[in-house]
Amino acid sequence: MAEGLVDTVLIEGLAVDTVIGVYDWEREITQRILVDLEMAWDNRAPGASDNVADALDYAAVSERVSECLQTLKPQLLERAAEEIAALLQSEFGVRWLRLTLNKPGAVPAARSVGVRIVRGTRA
Ligand SMILES: Nc1nc2c(c(=O)[nH]1)N=C([C@H](O)[C@@H](O)CO)CN2
Repeated sequence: MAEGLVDTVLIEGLAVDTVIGVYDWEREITQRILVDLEMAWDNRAPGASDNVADALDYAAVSERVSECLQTLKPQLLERAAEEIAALLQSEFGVRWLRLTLNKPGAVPAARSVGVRIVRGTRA
């Protein structure tokens, strides 16, 4: 694989409190979702320029992902994951991403439960 195509920008453990869940009682409360993101980005340009305008701005992405989850109020983690993947591709130009959503409180006997999706191509 060519240089640049394997570079990534990471967000790990982004905590978002939102309405999420399939059961009636879940629609009355907020629960914490933890977002992990690995996004392909050619980091050579920002590495040379030292200018955030050339970078995939992880602060801007974090803010937009939080806003998306809090507006969407999805039932399923799968729905949330597809929405986040779509906005990263359309609004930020991310060509490939691996996204994990954890819902740590959902199954008391488990440390966490969640979903992981991979979308796009690196080439
Ligand atoms: N694959 C999934 N299974 C379940 C989800 C989900 O989002 N994806 N959600 C629930 C409930 O909302 C659960 O979190 C309540 O504890 C059940 N299964």
